[in-house]
Amino acid sequence: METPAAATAELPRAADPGQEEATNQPAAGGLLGRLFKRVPAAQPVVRRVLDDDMLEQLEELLISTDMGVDTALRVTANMAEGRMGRKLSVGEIKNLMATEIARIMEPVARPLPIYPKTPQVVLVVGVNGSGKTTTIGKLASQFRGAGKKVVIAAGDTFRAAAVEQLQVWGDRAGVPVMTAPEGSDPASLAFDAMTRAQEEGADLLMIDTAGRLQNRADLMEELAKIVRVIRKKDPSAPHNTLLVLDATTGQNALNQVKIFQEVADVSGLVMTKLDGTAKGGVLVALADKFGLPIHAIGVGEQIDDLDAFDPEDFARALTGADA
Ligand SMILES: Nc1nc2c(ncn2[C@@H]2O[C@H](COP(=O)(O)OP(=O)(O)OP(=O)(O)O)[C@@H](O)[C@H]2O)c(=O)[nH]1
Repeated sequence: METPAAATAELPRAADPGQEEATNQPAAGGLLGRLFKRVPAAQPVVRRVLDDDMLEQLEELLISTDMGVDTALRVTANMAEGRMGRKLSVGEIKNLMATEIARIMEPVARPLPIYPKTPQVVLVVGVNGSGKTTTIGKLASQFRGAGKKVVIAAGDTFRAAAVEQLQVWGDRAGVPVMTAPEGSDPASLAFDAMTRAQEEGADLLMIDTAGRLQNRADLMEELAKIVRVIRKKDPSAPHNTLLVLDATTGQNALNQVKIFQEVADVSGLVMTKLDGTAKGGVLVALADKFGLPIHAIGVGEQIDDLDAFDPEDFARALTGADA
């Protein structure tokens, strides 16, 4: 797995070079520079004492992946537990770090739950540009591939371009997209889509929504109205409220979770654009702070670029640890 891109940042030299054992390696980058660079196999293994100075540098490295201070501290504290003063090789440090990160991620790695009740209604929320449309298309394609009958409702009726985009993705996925004229009431479209999904015996109804955060009261009212009307058809709907987040927004993703938890009953997350960012650490912070399930990760712009979230793969990719 190539995502997220390993944190390859050059870091300052260790404060006390005397701590490093004699080596004929070039000194460039200091221990932490080497920590995230591949050491050629022929070179002797370098070990360094795990001390406060090293922990501080590891914290900085984790913070540079957008993990946030609290979570970075938790990871390094767990790494240090019972190991202070030990001499560790670069490989051991990376593996240790990956293990501690995976431990935080393990409980949240859960695919979108599928319920026996159909149509299962999946409300998809998130700010504009986070990747909602793309994610709906990718999910629809996966569900269709698994033999499920899917209907999509283009609930962002405020922007004609958003509706067109969703239609393109619906075509790609081979799934019908219900639309309404620009500016019309998204709740009424959701009601019609629910009626159609029920009549046609669809397994899943995915409802796209607008992502205007500038006016939180409007957004809240709009989402609440969609929920009210679909509940007239099925009191247990929506069965999932999926928040789509863009990994490249870094720590801002934490604020988005807070805001969307206020305006909707968020049940799980999809993190997009994890390809090509070394900032995937925000996912660890999200897991640590909110504990919401991470159902899938977006790793590209193509229809197949949606992966199940694998904590160990993710942790290894983030830290550059060996498989
Ligand atoms: N590299 C990469 N790009 C992605 C991914 N997911 C979405 N994108 C891109 O991000 C951009 C925005 O995605 P959309 O799906 O249109 O986002 P949206 O949230 O529906 O945005 P609006 O239509 O503005 O509401 C597009 O250019 C997508 O191709 C991903 O996982 N990786």
